[in-house]
Amino acid sequence: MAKASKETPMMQQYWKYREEIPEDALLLFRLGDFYEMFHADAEEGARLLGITLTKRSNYPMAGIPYHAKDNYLPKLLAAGKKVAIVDQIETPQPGKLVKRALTQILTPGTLLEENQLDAHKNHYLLALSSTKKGFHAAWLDLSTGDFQLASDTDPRRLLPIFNALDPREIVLPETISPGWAHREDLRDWHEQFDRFCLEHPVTFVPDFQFEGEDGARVVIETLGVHNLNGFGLDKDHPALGAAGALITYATDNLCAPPKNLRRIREYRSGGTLLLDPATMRNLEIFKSAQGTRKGSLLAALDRTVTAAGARLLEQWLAAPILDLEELNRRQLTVKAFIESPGVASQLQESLKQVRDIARILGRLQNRLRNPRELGGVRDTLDQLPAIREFLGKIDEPPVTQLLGSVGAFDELRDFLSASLNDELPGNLTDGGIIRNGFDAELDRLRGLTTDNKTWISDLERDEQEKTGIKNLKVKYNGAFGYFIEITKSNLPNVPEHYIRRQTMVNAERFVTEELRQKEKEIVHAEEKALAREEELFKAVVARILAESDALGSTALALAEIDLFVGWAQLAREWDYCRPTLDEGDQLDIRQGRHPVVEQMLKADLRGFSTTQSFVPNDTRLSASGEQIALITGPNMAGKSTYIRQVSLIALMAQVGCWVPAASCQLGLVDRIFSRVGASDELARGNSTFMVEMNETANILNNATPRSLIILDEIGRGTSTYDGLSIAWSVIEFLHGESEAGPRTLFATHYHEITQLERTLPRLRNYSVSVKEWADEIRFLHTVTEGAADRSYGIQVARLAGLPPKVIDRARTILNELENEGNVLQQTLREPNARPAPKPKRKPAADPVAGDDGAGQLDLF
Ligand SMILES: Nc1ncnc2c1ncn2[C@@H]1O[C@H](COP(=O)(O)OP(=O)(O)OP(=O)(O)O)[C@@H](O)[C@H]1O
Repeated sequence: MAKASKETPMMQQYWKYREEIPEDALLLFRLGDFYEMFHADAEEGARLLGITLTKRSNYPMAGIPYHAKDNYLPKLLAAGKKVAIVDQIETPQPGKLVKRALTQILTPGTLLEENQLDAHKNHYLLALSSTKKGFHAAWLDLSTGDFQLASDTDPRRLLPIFNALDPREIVLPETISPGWAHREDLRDWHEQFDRFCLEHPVTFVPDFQFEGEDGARVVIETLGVHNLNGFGLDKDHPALGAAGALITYATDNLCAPPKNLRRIREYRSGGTLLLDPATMRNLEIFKSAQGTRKGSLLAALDRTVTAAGARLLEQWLAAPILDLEELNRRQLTVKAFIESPGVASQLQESLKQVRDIARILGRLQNRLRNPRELGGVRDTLDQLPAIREFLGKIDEPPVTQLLGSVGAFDELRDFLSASLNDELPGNLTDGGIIRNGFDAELDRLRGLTTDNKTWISDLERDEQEKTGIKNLKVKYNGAFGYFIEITKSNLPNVPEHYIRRQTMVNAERFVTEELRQKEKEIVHAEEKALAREEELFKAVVARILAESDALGSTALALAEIDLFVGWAQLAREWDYCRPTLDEGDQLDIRQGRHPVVEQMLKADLRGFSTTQSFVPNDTRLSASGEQIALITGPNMAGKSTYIRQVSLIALMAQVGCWVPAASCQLGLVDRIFSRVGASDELARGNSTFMVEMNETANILNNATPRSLIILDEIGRGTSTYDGLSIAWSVIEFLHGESEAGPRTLFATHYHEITQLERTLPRLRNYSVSVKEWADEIRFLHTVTEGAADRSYGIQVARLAGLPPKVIDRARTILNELENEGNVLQQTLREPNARPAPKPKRKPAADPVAGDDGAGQLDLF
């Protein structure tokens, strides 16, 4: 940005700040009642906000009224801009340059104000670095103070958690040059990591900010501790550099160190059920395939009534666990609330009145002080006696434990009720925060103001009597203060000591010495009252912050109660069961249902767009027994729904939720892998088949005997024989030669593969039934043992509305192909057979859909 040759002192001040802040941030510079932008910032800001671009001494300028800042800022932030705010920090005086200071730089990951945050979502800032030792990360939600770090020699184990965190901003060192960059086995990972960075705002900071030793020091200082042992961390933990970089970045942007960080936790990938990004998308955990919350697992499981409860659900779904004790605690708490529905609904009613304490504390600690937030704390504390009483009615250990975490705060509650007014202003300077009767000095100052105001209204009556002017009025306006207004016709009766101030069309305005004096007293008393109120406000804030740790744990306990009560409600409403979890290798689900499809079907039933409710199905798998379930069946039968339902049930079980089934026994799963559909990948420049193979490679390379794999129509993206051969060998590989392998559900239209049951002892065939009569089919959605014999592709194509001519012709071709016999089938009947070489003429099972039959579903 070019500076004008001769700058005014104010503009010199402006340039000082402009040079200080990052180049990619817009600078909003407070000038009287406006925040102004100058030069290139003005041009860009005016364009983004749709406001007028003006000129000042020949350079561009654009401004927004200071009180409307909250309306404009979200637009700039939504456009991906960082915004630096320079405020006036003293009352302006004529002829003197007002003092200003940089008060905050708003970046996507460091926002705190309520209107800048999504109440139901976590708001993480993530820092990453790498060394020869591996990959190191730290993440922080400044709004709640949640602070974690992680380090792993294998970066593949960390990427799933980064994806699940869905950070608002990533901080990277300027030179990110991992020693392992050349490793061929991490090629996939690099691609995924690049994509992850492309999808999130990234800020680069100097490398030295990631220095490990400095990092440890900064973290220790910020947390206000002597060392990190209390958090189970060594001072040379390799991720402390990233943690320090995060704090430095947050400090630079908040223009003060973050004050709400109390602890740091280590995230260990070994304790978490890992979901790779593809699986997270495929299973529609946080978003449906359409990109909406509706239709996702998150939406189906969310019965929370508080924002903190909703955020906790998101956190838990992002990191399902392997800790049986903790899972048991969660399940038993849900059980206790299921068994006491009356108490659960009373609790829910109270929770509806609870405010977002974690975020309120975050703002108060970081100097953002809105009087209404104190009311939020008070209203929450008001609910605690009832909440504690309700919890006390359930005599179950996990609920008693939760009760122990919900503080009583009797003193603080009484203090807030006594000190705060019922209705609170949004601004400190508006006054009216502290209740009358709380502070004698404030009452005295307020009394002065009121007495003086009464004096003024008495004055009107007295002056009317003295002067004999009946319509004499004492009025007030912002420009002149108090004055006496006399209409033109009464001017001859104006006493001599009246001092003329202003002439109007029909009246004149006067003051008197006495009135001036009173006005001064009023203004003075008001100012003093405000100052006193500010002092008291600070004391109230300090009183709240003195209990911030206990308030924080109470807030967390309330979020858990909200989540558990919601899950209990869900389980009762949809008849979920408590899964039995152990360290074994089984998965045994009776009458399992798909949690999302089941709810959707019910909603449709109410709207009469379908006549069918969800058909439950059993699943039995074990790593060392029935390891692979091969599912065949007609198009539209419900294969995809079935295999997804199994993985969703496993996932739900490992966040501690009850599951949609009559019974469920699950040996803990370390990773869920899925390979289904790939339409969203096309826009990213990869072919459908390439993506399919990438994802399959990832599964085969990383699955362990404790993993759960669902594979849907592997091989469908290429020609029949190539696809069939790949599907065939993938199954053989997953089965392997050893005693056990990952529990796998494999849905396919390649009926030839069902022959593998003869050669692979741990493979079972299943099919999804249909009823067929007079060339019509009805989908039963029931999974039964045994292979299906055909795909009914042509019937489904007819249902989809393909012209009768095409259907008839397809049927003829199919008959011809079937009569010709199938060389391949013959080959496969031989034990240990492999797919035959590609015949000259290609027999397609479902000619209507082209090679693979699966294309038919796309017609719907
Ligand atoms: N158990 C069930 N109960 C009721 N409806 C179901 C059930 N399973 C699936 N459906 C419904 O049937 C439709 C097809 O299901 P799905 O996509 O799982 O079939 P598919 O066998 O995978 O089909 P294709 O082979 O053509 O891909 C879906 O609209 C789903 O709502």
